[in-house]
Amino acid sequence: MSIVLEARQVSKNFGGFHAVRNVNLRVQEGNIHALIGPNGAGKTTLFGLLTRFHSASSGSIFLKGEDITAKGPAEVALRGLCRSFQISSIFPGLTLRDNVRVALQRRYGSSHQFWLPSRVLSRFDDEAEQLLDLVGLTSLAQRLCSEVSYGRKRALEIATTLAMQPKVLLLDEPIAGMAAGDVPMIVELIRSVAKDRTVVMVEHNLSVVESLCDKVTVLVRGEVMAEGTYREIRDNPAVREAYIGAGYEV
Ligand SMILES: Nc1ncnc2c1ncn2[C@@H]1O[C@H](COP(=O)(O)OP(=O)(O)OP(=O)(O)O)[C@@H](O)[C@H]1O
Repeated sequence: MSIVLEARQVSKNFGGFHAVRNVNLRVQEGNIHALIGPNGAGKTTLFGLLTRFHSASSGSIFLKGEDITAKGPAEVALRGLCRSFQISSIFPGLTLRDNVRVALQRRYGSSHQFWLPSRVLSRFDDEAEQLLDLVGLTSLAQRLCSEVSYGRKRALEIATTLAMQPKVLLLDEPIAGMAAGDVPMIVELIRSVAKDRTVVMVEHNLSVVESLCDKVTVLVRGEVMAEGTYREIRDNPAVREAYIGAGYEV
């Protein structure tokens, strides 16, 4: 299997503090790959580096073998590497369908024109329906985003990210803050969207990681401590110690 996303010796310093230090990461095409680690381990920073929201202090990042270290986030998104935009980028006063239609515009470079008349937006209707169907939100398409549950908003967030047609989808804590009853829905959704693409996810919920992920990279204090299947990293004494030392139950 080929490597679709790779970090080589990547570091990020914030005013002399090493948030990420000499990280090597190889994500195989088609995998669901988790980044885990205690709070402050550098997971979100590494995510920002991979998607070019942060510039690396040193090291290189490759997407499908191409060096993207000097590229911006919009450029890498057009090349197929997209991170979920988080709920803050969802418009609460719009319907779920309109949120997806606005997201679809981004792909056509008109994201700043969200006041486009509905006759123009309607050209995205079919694709919006398909995306809503994919994330199980068809029956709620006409509801305002502000009226639906947090779990549905996270599903909508995934639909708006899929609108960019990513080959590699990065999800930052997709389960965080979710009611327990909504978790299986999002787990199944991630499994389903991962059938046609590679997924990299930061996730604290280890049972979700166990059920979804082919490979797990453990970051501790900005460095890779271990990598392998969930079972391998779970049985790794150094990983257990790092988690227990940080106050987690393992
Ligand atoms: N912009 C910044 N300026 C200074 N320090 C930062 C900045 N962003 C992150 N850090 C620090 O870098 C370290 C890693 O942070 P990061 O958010 O990447 O960790 P994390 O593993 O995602 O943590 P969590 O699980 O709590 O979200 C932390 O000590 C954090 O305080």
